[in-house]
Amino acid sequence: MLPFSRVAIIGFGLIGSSVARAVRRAMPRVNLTGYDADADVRERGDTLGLFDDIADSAGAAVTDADLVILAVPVRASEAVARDIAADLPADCVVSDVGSVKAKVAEALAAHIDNSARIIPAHPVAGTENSGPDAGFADLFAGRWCILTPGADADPVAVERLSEFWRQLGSDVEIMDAAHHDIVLAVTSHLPHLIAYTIVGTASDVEEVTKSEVIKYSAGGFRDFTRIAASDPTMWRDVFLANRDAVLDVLQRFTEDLTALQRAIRWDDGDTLFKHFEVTRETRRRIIDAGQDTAAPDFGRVPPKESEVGED
Ligand SMILES: NC(=O)C1=CN([C@@H]2O[C@H](COP(=O)(O)OP(=O)(O)OC[C@H]3O[C@@H](n4cnc5c(N)ncnc54)[C@H](O)[C@@H]3O)[C@@H](O)[C@H]2O)C=CC1
Ligand SMILES: O=C(O)C(=O)Cc1ccc(O)cc1
Repeated sequence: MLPFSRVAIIGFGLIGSSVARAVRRAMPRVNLTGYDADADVRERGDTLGLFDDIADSAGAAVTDADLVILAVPVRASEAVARDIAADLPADCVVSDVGSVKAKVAEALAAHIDNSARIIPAHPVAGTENSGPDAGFADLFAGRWCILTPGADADPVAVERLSEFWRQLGSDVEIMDAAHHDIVLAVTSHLPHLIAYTIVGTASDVEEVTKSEVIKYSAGGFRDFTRIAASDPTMWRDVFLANRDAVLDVLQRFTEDLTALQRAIRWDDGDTLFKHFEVTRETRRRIIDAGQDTAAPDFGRVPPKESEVGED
């Protein structure tokens, strides 16, 4: 049984195009319409055959949809909600894929009537790449998709959207939006901020010392450069939309970092050793729980067997 039969995707870069590809594969009878604000992306979507129709406005894309998914940078959600509000069919479910949930839910509710049909979602799966060519149908397989329905959300709509994501291969979890934003601030937003910082620091050191810091970078640093190559618009929006939670965890992180700095300064090997023992145990627990991925990426599909060993 198909949870939805007419799906409109607004914004089809990495995530929107991956949803389109995954729907095509898992639910081939679903009618797919796409719209993207960028004319080059619309043309590329046409060439790639991602949709049955590509509309020339967001409003036109949603007129007969029973599910609309916003897949735009989080701070663009409000403009899209405004653009589609007048054209939404009465019983159409409205969702998104944004990495931040409370602010997006607010933006949607500001423009869309009947908030019972607004069900924000976050597939915790992605890569550092963006654009319609970067998407792939397997992206959501075996990954979490977190739904954050508000208190007045229609339970039937929640179940239909849960089933939609399950059919794309995801494990669905329901969570309060504020809780989501704190959890993701720790597990995804802070790691990205650290990566952006450390890669910037290394580039500066390289310039100042005129030495080849980047050339001799080892495995751990290379992982940071992958994450720091992530889309600037998307991540600017994430940090500004999740400001409070990010600042909160950043404060705690800074205190913990200072404690380690102090241990190094005072030759306190015990403190360092104990800390590293605890973090190693955390890694072991993740592996035992079957949540290991090859890189610290919170969402990448594990490499195919044929790719293992390649660099
Ligand atoms: N990149 C990742 O790994 C993940 C991203 N997300 C979330 O998914 C959303 C989309 O991210 P990506 O697909 O990675 O970005 P992307 O940059 O690949 O695609 C975004 C697309 O939205 C379009 N767009 C921007 N403003 C628009 C508007 N007003 N109307 C219509 N189209 C508009 C852009 O032209 C672009 O094609 C973001 O909210 C992000 O937080 C969620 C999970 C993972
Ligand atoms: O590429 C990586 O390492 C990621 O962490 C991908 C990612 C980025 C943003 C999300 O909201 C979810 C997953």
